[in-house]
Amino acid sequence: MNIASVIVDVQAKSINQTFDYLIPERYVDILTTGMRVIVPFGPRKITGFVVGLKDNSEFDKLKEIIEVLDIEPVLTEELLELGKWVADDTLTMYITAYQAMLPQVLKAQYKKELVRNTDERLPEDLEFLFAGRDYISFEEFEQSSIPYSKLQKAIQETAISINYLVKSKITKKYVTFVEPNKEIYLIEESLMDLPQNATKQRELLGYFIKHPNPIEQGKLLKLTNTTRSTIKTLIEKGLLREYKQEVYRNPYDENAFERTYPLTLTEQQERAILPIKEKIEKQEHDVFLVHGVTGSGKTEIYLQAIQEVLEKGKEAIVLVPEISLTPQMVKRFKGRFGDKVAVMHSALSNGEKYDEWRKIQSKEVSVVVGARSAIFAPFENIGIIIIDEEHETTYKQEDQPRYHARDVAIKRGQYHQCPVVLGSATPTLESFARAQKGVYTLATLDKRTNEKEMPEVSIVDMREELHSGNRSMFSQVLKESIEQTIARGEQIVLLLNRRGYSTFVMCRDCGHVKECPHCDIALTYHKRNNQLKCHYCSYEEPMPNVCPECSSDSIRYFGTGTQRVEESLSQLMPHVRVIRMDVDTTRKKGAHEKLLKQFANKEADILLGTQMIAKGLDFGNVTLVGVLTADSMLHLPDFRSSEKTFQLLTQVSGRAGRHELPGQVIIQTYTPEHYSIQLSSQYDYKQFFLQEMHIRRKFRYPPYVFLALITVSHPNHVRAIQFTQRIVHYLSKVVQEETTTVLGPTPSPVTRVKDRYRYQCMIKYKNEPDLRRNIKKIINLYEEEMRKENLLITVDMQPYHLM
Ligand SMILES: Nc1ncnc2c1ncn2[C@@H]1O[C@H](COP(=O)(O)OP(=O)(O)OP(=O)(O)O)[C@@H](O)[C@H]1O
Ligand SMILES: [Zn+2]
Ligand SMILES: [Zn+2]
Repeated sequence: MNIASVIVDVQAKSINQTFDYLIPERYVDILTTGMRVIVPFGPRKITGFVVGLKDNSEFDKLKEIIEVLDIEPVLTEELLELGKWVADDTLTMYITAYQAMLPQVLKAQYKKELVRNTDERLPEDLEFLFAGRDYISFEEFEQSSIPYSKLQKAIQETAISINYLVKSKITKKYVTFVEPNKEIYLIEESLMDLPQNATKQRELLGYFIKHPNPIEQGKLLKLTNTTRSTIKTLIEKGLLREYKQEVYRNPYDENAFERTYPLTLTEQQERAILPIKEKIEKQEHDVFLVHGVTGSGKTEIYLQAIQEVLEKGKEAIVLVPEISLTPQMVKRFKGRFGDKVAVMHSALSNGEKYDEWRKIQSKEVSVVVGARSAIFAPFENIGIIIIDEEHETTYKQEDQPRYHARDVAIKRGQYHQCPVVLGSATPTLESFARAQKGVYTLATLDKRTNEKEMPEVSIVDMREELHSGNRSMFSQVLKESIEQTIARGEQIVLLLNRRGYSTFVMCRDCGHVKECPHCDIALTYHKRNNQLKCHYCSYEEPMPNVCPECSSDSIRYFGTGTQRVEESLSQLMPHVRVIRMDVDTTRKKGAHEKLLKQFANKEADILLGTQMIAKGLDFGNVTLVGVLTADSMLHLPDFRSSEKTFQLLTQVSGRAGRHELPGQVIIQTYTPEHYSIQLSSQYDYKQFFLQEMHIRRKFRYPPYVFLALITVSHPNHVRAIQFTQRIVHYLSKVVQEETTTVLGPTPSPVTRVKDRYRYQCMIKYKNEPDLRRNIKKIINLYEEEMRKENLLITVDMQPYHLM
């Protein structure tokens, strides 16, 4: 087959098709689907993915592939298909989906070089090409007439390897090893032949007689206190040999993880894992929702299910939210499965990410623990996929392709006929509803493994604090409890719920929050024209000067940063030691880890932070959790704000009393009667689910309907509205009138970004099989305007951020 179908890296809607290229003679045998190539496209050279091979093309005058970038395919057949599905489902380009599946290094512009790994003679023409050098540029090879297959063979035999140079940085790391070049008895003989005064050489040989194994040159020099030139002399004498070997950059030192062994499961855990194991055994797909309170031992269930999978020679993918990829979490997986585990998260350097990815690709590991994109791990024999904290919104990518990792997980689970396990103490309404319907299999763990009660939660009404003259951010109760906890030598976690501050407006006297009369969602304050707006239905009204409920003039939007809390803490309680954890203090690599270690070592009394401290932390000495303002998320212009508040409060409460000491939680709020706050304080997920579902049904939000969000942006305000208007108009005509609602044009919450005006059209639908096709049509319709007028239309088929 000498023709390749290629998906090219061109961003235009009509390019979502394959182009045929001729495969030059020397690539014919080696080119397979899933490899990247460089092809001519108009006057340019661009990259592309080979998605098919064939003998005939309906086009004539095909151009030739310029270069093949990979020796092994970077995408498997499964991933090629999956990428298409992701692209179709999220309405993006195939090329965008493929690129999202690969580590950054493989997306960047780079050069390649060939590395010689052996002293042994290479095939004659390759030997000639290297001409005594260890490294040559790939171009040199390309310019030679050596057949590609010869190089591929040398690579397979590991005599030669390919090195990718990213911005002249080496992506693979090589280390020189030294080892004896003769049998040890011969080395001993040579040692005796050496003159007495050749002490350094004698020392070196003496070392190898005792330790005949290969050793890193650097280590050897240190151990024997010799120099490079001594080694060289012995190599020249044919007694030692050296070779280069690739080493992976290892961000985690395996030896640092204490080995752990399976615990005897509790009865609840046993009941939860049984049906999962059954599916593993039968090699069948199913989706499980493990709904377990914090500290109920969900992670142990994951570990033992994975164990089962590994014993069958299969692989496991574990997704955890980015911010809970703490050393604690990594430790639990590395502790159980050691170097079988690859870890993928954004704090790794590009080189480290690439190394972890290649460990997966070469099947050197069989477990990957990672953030969202790890769902595309190039395993080929997956036995289980686990999504921990399945309610986390970070599983949805907010960039193209706007996919949800849960959907991709289920797709892959179906392909590999393996179970997908979703775990959470506070499942999303979507997942729990599916479990109720029997679409997912539900397992419930309502007890902590330590048999301890969930920590007692008290709610403090901050309005009353204000009325009794306390204007600080700390209620009397919280202040006293902090003092008492510290006096007992125990520790405190303080959460400042900060997301979305200063957008909603609240009366500090009575707690009244202005909401939209039609949507049950807080109005957003627009500073520019001093208006309050609803981002779901476009309702608006002027910002009031006094509270419409109680006529107080304390109505305002307010903001508090962690830094201010820290200051105020040190004023109030000067002796208290605080570790502040927020985006500012954790920006540096490893900072997050360092702060947690300090806290674990009891170098501080209080861990103060934003959302990032709510999850996954397991400190035995934490007995008090305080939430400074539980409401701040409640009034975001987001129909999920109650759900998110419930989740956050439940998660953070779960940080207290996890081991022997009993825990206590204090929640400060201006709206103590809100059901999210009330029900989370009672750990009543079920009641929350029922109440929230009722509201979702009433106002027609997911999971009762599906949402799609089309955002139009244009430099000209009027044009932005016009285009959105036309889209709304067009869609209204083609959708099913009774069950589908098309809303808009509505200004995006942040209406002007970078001098572009953004308007939205939201579609609420139940069953609209043609919706994707219709939206695609619209995009095609406006192709010319997009090019000429700088019009931008983005589509999100599963919007989470309605911004
Ligand atoms: N079967 C068991 N026997 C004894 N201890 C257990 C068992 N299973 C888990 N544990 C311990 O209980 C604690 C809580 O378990 P784990 O962290 O797995 O719970 P979780 O449900 O994942 O919690 P969270 O959702 O809060 O992260 C851990 O310290 C763990 O080692
Ligand atoms: Zn008021
Ligand atoms: Zn509204």
